[in-house]
Amino acid sequence: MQSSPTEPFPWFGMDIGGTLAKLVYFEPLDISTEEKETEVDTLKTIRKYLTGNVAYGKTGIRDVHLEMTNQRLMGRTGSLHFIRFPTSEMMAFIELAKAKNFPSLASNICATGGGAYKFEQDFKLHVNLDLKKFDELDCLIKGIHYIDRNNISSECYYFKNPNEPEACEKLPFDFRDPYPYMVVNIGSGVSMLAVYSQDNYQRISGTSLGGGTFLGLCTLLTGCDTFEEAIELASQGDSKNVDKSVKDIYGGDYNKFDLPGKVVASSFGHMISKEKRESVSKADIAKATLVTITNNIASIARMCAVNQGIERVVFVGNFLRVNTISMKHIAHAMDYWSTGNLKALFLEHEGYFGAMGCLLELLKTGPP
Ligand SMILES: Nc1ncnc2c1ncn2[C@@H]1O[C@H](COP(=O)(O)OP(=O)(O)O)[C@@H](O)[C@H]1O
Ligand SMILES: CC(C)(COP(=O)(O)O)[C@@H](O)C(=O)NCCC(=O)O
Repeated sequence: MQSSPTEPFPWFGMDIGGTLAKLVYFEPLDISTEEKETEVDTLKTIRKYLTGNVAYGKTGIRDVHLEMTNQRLMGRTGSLHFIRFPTSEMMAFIELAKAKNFPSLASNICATGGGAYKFEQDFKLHVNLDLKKFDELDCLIKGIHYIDRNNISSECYYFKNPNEPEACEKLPFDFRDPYPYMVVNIGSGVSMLAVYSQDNYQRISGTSLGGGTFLGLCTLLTGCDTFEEAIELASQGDSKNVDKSVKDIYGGDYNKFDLPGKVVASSFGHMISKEKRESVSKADIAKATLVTITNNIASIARMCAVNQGIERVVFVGNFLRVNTISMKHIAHAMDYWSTGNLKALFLEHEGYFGAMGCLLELLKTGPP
């Protein structure tokens, strides 16, 4: 027998970020006959719409590969679905909520991220919904702990030999006893947190050179249109044609300070030459932009970890979506520059932890 939910369905957590809005939806799968008979049409329609589709309008996507089945929340069993769409489509989402008659089911909706503040008035004005706002970094930490403990396949992983294409392996990492650890959330911008226990963390640093910077610069410099296109282009490029290496300056290694010739001495440094500018390809520029942003984040993360005396650094955020290039660069940079003392870790649900934590706030429940 299931216990009756204290929170009426539907259960959503929403994270409205600077670039992408993320939605975690709990689909109950233990609906009793009695519940079925009394379930209102609107609730059924919303459930069918969300779980029966993998794409919504032109830009909404359900990341089916991330779905978590057999989840037990507040005494109910069901599946967690992970959906995203560009934040620039927020008004269309509000109109959709209106069209699906969402306000007849609930007078409020839980939201986190900057957009929870920015769009509060729009939700009220257009669809008469109050936003219950939760802090994005509180939600991020809660979401990480929940998903890591409840994903039956391994959530946390690392790269062994990240710099050796033939020998590189993605391997699971046992994150059951994680503290202390650092989180580097690479979204539009970057936030860095030191996490000491389930309820104790600090935001220790951040940088405005993040995922938004990569996409912004890459579209400007190469004319590509989407994140997927930018990553694809980067995968075909060679950043050595754009960046100036130690070897380009020294003719070899800079031995006194252990700087090998192949290390980047100056990102985009070759672009001061007209001749080099004329011979470089768009793919080279895309790759150099990706590597520049990635190495800068890894470098700041490493300094923060050393300052905090923390060895494990978890990198999350949608910048890492379909972006193994950056993950391997980060893994190598963290390992190399710390002479093996720091470990870069990654999580399968990349950009969804804030939305997951927000759903937990709605249910006023935490990780087990
Ligand atoms: N489909 C996509 N559209 C736009 N940006 C994407 C997409 N997939 C990955 N990204 C990358 O993810 C970043 C946004 O990450 P996210 O964690 O969602 O941050 P935010 O909460 O600021 O929106 C973008 O700046 C971009 O680098
Ligand atoms: C302001 C933000 C927390 C917003 O989060 P986001 O939507 O980028 O995920 C983030 O962009 C950030 O931490 N920017 C860096 C600010 C700084 O410390 O320089």
